[in-house]
Amino acid sequence: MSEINTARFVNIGERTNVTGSARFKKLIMADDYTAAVEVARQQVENGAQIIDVNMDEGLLDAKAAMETFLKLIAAEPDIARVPVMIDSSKFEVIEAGLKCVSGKPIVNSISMKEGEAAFLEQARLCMLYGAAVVVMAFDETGQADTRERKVEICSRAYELLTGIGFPPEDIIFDPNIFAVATGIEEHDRYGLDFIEAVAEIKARCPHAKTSGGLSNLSFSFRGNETVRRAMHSVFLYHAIPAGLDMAIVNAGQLDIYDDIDPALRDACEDVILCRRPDATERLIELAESYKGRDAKAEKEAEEWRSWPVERRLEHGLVKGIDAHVVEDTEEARQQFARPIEVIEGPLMDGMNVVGDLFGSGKMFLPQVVKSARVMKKAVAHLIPFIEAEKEASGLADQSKGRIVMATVKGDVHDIGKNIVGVVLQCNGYEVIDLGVMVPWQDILKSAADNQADIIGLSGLITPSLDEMVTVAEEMTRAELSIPLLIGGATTSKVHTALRIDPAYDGPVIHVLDASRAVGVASKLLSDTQRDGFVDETAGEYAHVREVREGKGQSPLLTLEEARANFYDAFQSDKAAPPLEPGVHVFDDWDLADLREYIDWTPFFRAWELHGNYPAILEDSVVGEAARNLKADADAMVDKIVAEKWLLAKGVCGFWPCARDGDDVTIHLPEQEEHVVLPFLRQQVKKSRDRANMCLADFIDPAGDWIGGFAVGIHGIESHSARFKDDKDDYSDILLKALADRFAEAFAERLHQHVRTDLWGYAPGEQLTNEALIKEQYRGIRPAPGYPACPDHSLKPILFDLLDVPNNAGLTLTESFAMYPTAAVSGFYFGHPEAQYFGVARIGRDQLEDYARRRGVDMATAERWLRPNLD
Ligand SMILES: C[S@@+](CC[C@H](N)C(=O)[O-])C[C@H]1O[C@@H](n2cnc3c(N)ncnc32)[C@H](O)[C@@H]1O
Repeated sequence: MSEINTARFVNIGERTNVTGSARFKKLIMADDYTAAVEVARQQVENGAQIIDVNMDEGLLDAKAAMETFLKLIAAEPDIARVPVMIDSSKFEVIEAGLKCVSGKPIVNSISMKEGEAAFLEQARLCMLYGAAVVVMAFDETGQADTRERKVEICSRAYELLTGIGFPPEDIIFDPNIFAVATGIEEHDRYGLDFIEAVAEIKARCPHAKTSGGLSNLSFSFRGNETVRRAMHSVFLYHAIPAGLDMAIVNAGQLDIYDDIDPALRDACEDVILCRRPDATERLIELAESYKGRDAKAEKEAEEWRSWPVERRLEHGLVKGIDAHVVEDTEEARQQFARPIEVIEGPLMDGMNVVGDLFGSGKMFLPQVVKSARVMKKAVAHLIPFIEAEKEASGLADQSKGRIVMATVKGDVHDIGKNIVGVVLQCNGYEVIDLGVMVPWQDILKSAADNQADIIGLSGLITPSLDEMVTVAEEMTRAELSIPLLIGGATTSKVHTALRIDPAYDGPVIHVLDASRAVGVASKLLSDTQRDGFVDETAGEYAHVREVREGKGQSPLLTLEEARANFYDAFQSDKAAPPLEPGVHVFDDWDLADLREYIDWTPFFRAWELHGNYPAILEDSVVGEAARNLKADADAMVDKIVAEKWLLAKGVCGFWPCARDGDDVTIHLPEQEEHVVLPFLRQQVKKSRDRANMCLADFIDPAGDWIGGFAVGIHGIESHSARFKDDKDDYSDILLKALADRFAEAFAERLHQHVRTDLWGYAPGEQLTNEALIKEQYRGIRPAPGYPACPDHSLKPILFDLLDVPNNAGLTLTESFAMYPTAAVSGFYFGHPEAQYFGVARIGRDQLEDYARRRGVDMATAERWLRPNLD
């Protein structure tokens, strides 16, 4: 969006709503909750910051469906990281939903439709659950359609709610977005009335928020996506500055305001702002010419090389072009009195433009990282001149603050941390990156030695969460008070609030992604904003803890009851014994073959570009950034393959086994001893006839087969060092992200080879890469540390069975992270009914049983299973 800061605007995903999505409705009606959960996941992946869940369908037991679905998504960490909006017109459904949500719930909606008493009763109940509420502008006489009615109803509701102590910041008003350009004159002011009402409601009701369902607006133009997108974007362009905080939208369905064809933009503006009586007719007429047309992209001319040097530097920075940066920097140096002035002047100006564009959602991470590369090269060129002037200290003084960052002990993942580091650097912070597997002692020492202003911790695997608590405790013991930032895939606001924040006396802030890092750092280091921000965050975390404490968790069965409700797989269907049992080693799998199996969607996600591949390339907002990134990736993959930068080594094996309770017992032909794979069982009470699953259920007690695999990508180090030497973080991060892609592609390719040849239970399988990515094959390959087998400590057993260190060159850290980092391992189950699920919360009885089965003390078992105990 142009010129407005959309950074605080929240988009609410709309696809998990049976009234709005035919597909979701079909899945829920068919009881296909696995696929329905995927819809939620996709929304979050596509950038939804809240998901709206609605089960209001006449033929459905909405209450049961709501409960089932919410519990399932609560067990999926990548979905549960965003709040849920429980959407129903029946309050009993909302109440049932409130009991199942783990984070802060949002109720959608309550209103004064049935009068004040009923309204307040519902509000009190929401308050009890710590829920925020959407209040519809609806009273005893009906829905508000004019500005006056919207304002009047919302103001009255505000008075009533605050009168009973409802926190005003938890009130979200929805003053009704109605369809415009319908041809009915009374509808002409609907858009403008909404926008004006929002501004007035915000002025009259301090701290309250506003929201709306956007898709209604363009209802008259169903089937004409270009016009609908333009209308939505234009509407938000005016409504956000008026005070609209959030909207239920399809985030992929928005255009950048500046990029909309001006004629169409004006026509939409005429309609939405009700600027002329014939606005509707004109838009309808113009709309005809957009039917079936795509948004076009235009190329920039190379004429910029003739611009003055300051503008050239800025252009190079903003566009991330490093080809001319050294010559331009040198030219600028000769023009300025002192080399430092080039940094303080044109280079910082250029980076400020980059920062502004990123902050307002017009630029995306890959572009920012490329800009940072240009900046680093320019600075590197100037440093010798600055040092010659003995002004090196002058440069350090430029920093806005010093941040020590590290991936914690036991963890080796660093793509996210590196991206955050680059973004902070290019916004003027000095980053001291201690790398991966850093013990707390080193982190504290570096913070002290460097007088750091902030410490930032990163981690990807669940054991790192405990390690972060340790760092926090040690910071308290060392009597530090500087802020502690927490980030990385498995971290969450809830975990930070419940476990890390209480362990440290100074401020602790969970940073959701790299795009938030600069905002957080700048507030923490600002004299005027720091205290307010720290108090606000501490209050939020205290609230999360209170809600957690006050809320009954979903009931658990005893382990015995759960076992009695096991998944009874039809064992006659089990896979035949493998054609080639035993262990198979692959020393050097062809990279050209693997590239065909790459799943690109997670690659874009690593760069915080949300959307599915290949559609993301055509996305109106991130499409250009995605296309450029993909072109860079393809060029690097070409080199990786042609020049053999990487080595793909893997191993797999199949062993006879049997289910024994929740264990799978492997019989190694050449050994007396059995190897036991201990699995965990779901204990959360299930609705209807659903089983309490355990991976062992897919194995026949009377005798069966199980497999395992580990694959890894070797050889990035020398290239990574080369990029680092060249101040090229962009290529370094690109290479690491591609190595991860090759590892996943190898896992996919090997699994296919297993199904069709080595185990051979699906010899005729013919699937496209898209179908493979959607896992439309028989059998599964659950990975230790993932929801069906969440205990990472199964990896040493798997690694022994396959002799992974010798056969695939992978090792494990003390937290069971695999090294090299680009690696995947897991088990193979061949049963046609085998499926993924989440173990979720388990009871003390299973913990004790598991400790006994593993032969470890309770403290160790607790440490391993911590994420499933809270
Ligand atoms: C993380 S994705 C990786 C594949 C994806 N196409 C890619 O390239 O990144 C899917 C894999 O995660 C693992 N996985 C997903 N859900 C799981 C669950 N509930 N339990 C165990 N493993 C799971 C399986 O190994 C599965 O093949």
